[in-house]
Amino acid sequence: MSSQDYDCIVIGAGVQGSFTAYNLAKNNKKTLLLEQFVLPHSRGSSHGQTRIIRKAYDEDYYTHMMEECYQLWSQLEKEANVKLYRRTGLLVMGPEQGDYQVFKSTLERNKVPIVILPREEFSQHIPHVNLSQGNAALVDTTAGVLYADRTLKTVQGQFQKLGGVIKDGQKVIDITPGSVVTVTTVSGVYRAKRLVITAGPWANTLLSHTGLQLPLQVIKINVCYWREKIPGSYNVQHRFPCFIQLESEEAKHHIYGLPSNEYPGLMKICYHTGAETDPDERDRQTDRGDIDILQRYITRCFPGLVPIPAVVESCMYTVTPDSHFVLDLHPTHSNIVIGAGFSGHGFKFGPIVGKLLCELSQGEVPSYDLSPFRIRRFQAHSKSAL
Ligand SMILES: Cc1cc2nc3c(=O)[nH]c(=O)nc-3n(C[C@H](O)[C@H](O)[C@H](O)COP(=O)(O)OP(=O)(O)OC[C@H]3O[C@@H](n4cnc5c(N)ncnc54)[C@H](O)[C@@H]3O)c2cc1C
Ligand SMILES: O=C(O)[C@@H]1CCCC=N1
Repeated sequence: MSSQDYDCIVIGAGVQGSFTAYNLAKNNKKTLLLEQFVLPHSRGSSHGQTRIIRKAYDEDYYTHMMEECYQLWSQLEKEANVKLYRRTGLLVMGPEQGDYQVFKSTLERNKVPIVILPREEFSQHIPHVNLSQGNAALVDTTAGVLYADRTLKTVQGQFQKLGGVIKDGQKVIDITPGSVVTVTTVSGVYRAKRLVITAGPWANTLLSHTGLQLPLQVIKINVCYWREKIPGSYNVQHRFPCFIQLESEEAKHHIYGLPSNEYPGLMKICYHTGAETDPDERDRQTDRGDIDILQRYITRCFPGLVPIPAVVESCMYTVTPDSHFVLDLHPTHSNIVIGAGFSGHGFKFGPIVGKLLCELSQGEVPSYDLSPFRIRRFQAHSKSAL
């Protein structure tokens, strides 16, 4: 095996590619992780200080996966001696008769510890928040904040300690499928028995070299931070939780937020959708329709915040038609594995996605039923040029 030959190449060093490479190296596979930008970078979907981790979902299979995933997060924290998770709880609010009931039932069915907040007790538990008319509320007590940038640094570092190779600043410009896959970057040619593509918003650009296109939509998210009128009101140290406001008449998509933490006095609150973008032209997309919706919501429900964003950063979602992930083998090249379409909720699953993509690439039976994540569910949408 020459120095350019690997057991496996992973394209894309976001959260999913980094955890996949780490799992492969743990399994003694000679692994190369390729990244187009110089690391760390803020051009994809995994950058920024924080993400929400939660078991509160409307589908049992996500809640099940999170059971093990919490353990994997904790193992990584111990292994690397670093803090990646802070428990804050997650306040779930939503119209009483809508999705809220589905979240509640999933949590109850799976015996996740929750606290139901009757309307008359709400403000005593959650000061500075107005519960919308007709909404109910509960807290998923297992939920919290993940330190995102720190996670990437940690998992990439652990991968390298295991002998894994990262080559950043190496955009992949061609893939030649075959029993040995050839991957060409702007500055090198590498070969491997197996390939994993975890290219986030660029998934379809990479997949076009393999004759496959998935129904993925890339969306720019305005990551908004809002100033506390009284410093500390929504602070993580004062035990303010993360929250999700489920979709309602007023806002057709979820609104979610994290307590003030990374930028003192500023709380992160975002809308769970945005405008379509070309990932290479993200900053040309200037739509702010989501910010108007957030301003109205914050004025009504978070009276302790100034309803004008103090900081707006950018991030991208890569969304599938059903918002479920793609975790599958390539339909025509079984030594190519695809992890894509994390639809704005994939970070918390990084450790389990890494494990599953590693299993798929090694031809092992995956630890979970992957039918919700298979490419064939898009039969009507996916185009194969083969
Ligand atoms: C604002 C925002 C808030 C979010 N909040 C949450 C949350 O609270 N909880 C949660 O669980 N999830 C959340 N998510 C979703 C989560 O962050 C994403 O699902 C996850 O980061 C996707 O990771 P990825 O590895 O698939 O993509 P990316 O992080 O984009 O990684 C893909 C990588 O591939 C590289 N690449 C692409 N093309 C090439 C090429 N040709 N050659 C080499 N490298 C290439 C890219 O440069 C990039 O680094 C949020 C996302 C956003 C944007
Ligand atoms: O995945 C998450 O927890 C966040 C909040 C809800 C919407 C998407 N991302």
